[in-house]
Order: sequence, then C-alpha cells, then structure tokens
Amino acid sequence: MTDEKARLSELREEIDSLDQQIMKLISARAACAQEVAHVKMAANPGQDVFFYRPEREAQVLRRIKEENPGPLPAEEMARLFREIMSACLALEKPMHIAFLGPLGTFTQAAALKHFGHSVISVPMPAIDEVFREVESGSAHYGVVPVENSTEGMVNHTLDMFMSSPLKICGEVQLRIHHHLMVSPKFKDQQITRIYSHQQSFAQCRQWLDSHRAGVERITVSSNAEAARRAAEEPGSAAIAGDMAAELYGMDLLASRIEDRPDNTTRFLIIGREEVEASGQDKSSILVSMRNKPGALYQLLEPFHREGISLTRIETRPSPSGTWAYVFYIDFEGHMEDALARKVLAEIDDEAVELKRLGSYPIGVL
Ligand SMILES: O=C(O)C(=O)C[C@]1(C(=O)O)C=C[C@@H](O)C=C1
Repeated sequence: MTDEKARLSELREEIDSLDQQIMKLISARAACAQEVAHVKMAANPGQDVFFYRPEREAQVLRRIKEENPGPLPAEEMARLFREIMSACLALEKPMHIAFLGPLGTFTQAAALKHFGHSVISVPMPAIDEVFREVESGSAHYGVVPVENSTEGMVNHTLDMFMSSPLKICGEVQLRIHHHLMVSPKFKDQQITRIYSHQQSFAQCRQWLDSHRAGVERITVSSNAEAARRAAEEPGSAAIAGDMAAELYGMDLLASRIEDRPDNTTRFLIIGREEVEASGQDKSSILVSMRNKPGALYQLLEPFHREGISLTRIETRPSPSGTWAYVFYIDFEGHMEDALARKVLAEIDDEAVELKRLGSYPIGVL
C-alpha cells in the first residue's frame, strides 16, 4: 500500500467512527425532541399545540454560530443544525408551509432556508392566498416576500396585514441571484425572447441592455413560470434562480446577471400565534393617525424618547378611506419589553388604530 493509500484509509476509519458518534447523538437529540412534543401535548390537552417555536430555534442557531469552533464557517454549521432541527420538528409534527408559488420561486427557497427541508412546502398562486391558507388552518405557516433591496417594498404583502388577523412570526433574507437559462434541447437555437417576472427584469436591466439589447422581453407571473415556458419553447430563454433552473433542467447561459451584487429580498413568516422574546427581536405595527399637523412627529417621538430604534417606516394609502394615513413600522426589540409597552400604550392613546403585527426573532441565517 502506498503512503497516500495508508493515510487515507486511516483517516476514513476515523471519519466512519465520527459519523457513527454523530448519528447516535442526532438520534438522541431527535428522541429528546419527541419527548418535548409529549410534554407540550400533555400540558395542553385538547388545544392547539404550537410545536414550532421560532424564538427557541433562533436561540439554538445563534448559539451554534457563536460557539462554532471551525474549520467549517459558522454559517455552514448553522445550516447543518437548521436541517437537524427541521428533521426533529417533523418528528414532533410535520409542518405545512404555504408560500408564494409556483414551485421553484425564490419564496420557496426562502421557506426552505428558514424552516429546513423537512417541511411540506405548498405553493400558492398569490400572496393573499398564502394568507388565506394560513388563516384557515390548512397551512401551519406562510412565507411571503416583503421587500427587495433594489426594488423596494412588496406593497401587496403590507396591505394584507391591514385586514388579516395573522401575526408575523419571523423573517428571512435571501441573496437573489438571477441567471439567464435555456433548455438544453434548444441550446443551439438563436434566442428571440426572454421570459421573466417584472421585478427580475428590473433587477437585471443594465445587464440585459448591454448583453441582450435587441431581444424581446416578455413579463410573466413568476420567474419559475418563465423557466417552465422557456423549457418548452425553442428560441426562448428565461431569467430565474437556481431552484427554477434545477426544477426545469435548464442550462445556464450566464449566471449572476443581477445589476447589484448585494441584491437581497426579505421575506416574512406568517402564522396564527404570537412569538415569545428570543433576546434579539424585532416588532412590526400598523398605525393610522388622524390627519392633523404633527401627527407623524407624535407617532415617532415616543420611540426616540425611549431609545427604541426604528428599522423601517412605510406609508400606505388607507384601503377604506377612513384612515388618513397608515404607517407600517418596524422597530428593534419585543413588544412585551417594558419600554416598548410604554411607547405602544402612548401611541394607542393618540392613534385612530394601532395594530400589533407581531414580534419575532431577527433573522439568524
Ligand atoms: O424546544 C422545543 O420546543 C422543541 O420543540 C425542540 C426543537 C429542537 O429541535 O430543538 C424543535 C422544534 C422547535 O421549533 C424548537 C426546537
């Protein structure tokens, strides 16, 4: 045996032995999670039991990232534990997650990044149908896009919160990489049209203008739908992401063609219950104020006075016409924190309406 072979065989024996230990430990962890499920069910007989605990998951993943000894990067270690916890949760209760479909969208990628791959992800044709699916109890949670770093807010999602009783239970950010893709069947054909979603075209405008200037751009309902069409039509290409490329067996002609390399979309997890504090949280509210001078100042001043940072404020037109302004506000911390309670009580006194959309862990992954 050569030196290389001997050393490799030694190292592989060590890997086999470590794998066995890892397997035993993961199994012991899974048995523990099963026991957690029994405790939860025994404590809430005949009631809705919330097996998924976003605040606990965020704490576990944060600790893993902090304590990761290397050589694997902390992000990678957290991703592995994300999948272990996802499998443990599926043992407790298989989770149905509704997302803005079809299959292969960035929203599906966000859902799997947040929940791991042991959930049952269910595509919905529109954002309001994701809300309805969760409201009716057909899905445990939903995932919807809320803002893109290049394109701004997804107003449809913000507006849904005006009428929906659902709570925000989490957030997840996804780096959005767009690729120009064709079906391998039609690879030699000249491309005469490119399909994509309107936002994806907007995010790749400069690249398209300099690399595919004369080619017709056809807007479709999602970039997964774009890939599906291009997979069937000779002379067509699509701009879409990795999941869609994989789903439809497409070849990439050019990858990462987005104009801004930091192009990121933020998604919200929506559910039926409130989330306890995890230690690093964010909260969202909707407020309508009377149309009078100083209304916005009156709304923001208590946050400033109590030292609570606002991370976002958006104005939306009132749907009914009875609200003069509707402000969508994100701030740091949990709504049950003493200072936040004080600020919200003050706002409640002044506002036409204050709607608490939820407190949730700041995205870890
Ligand atoms: O701690 C719990 O409540 C659990 O159910 C265990 C566990 C885990 O595997 O660590 C699983 C699912 C929950 O979402 C959070 C954590």
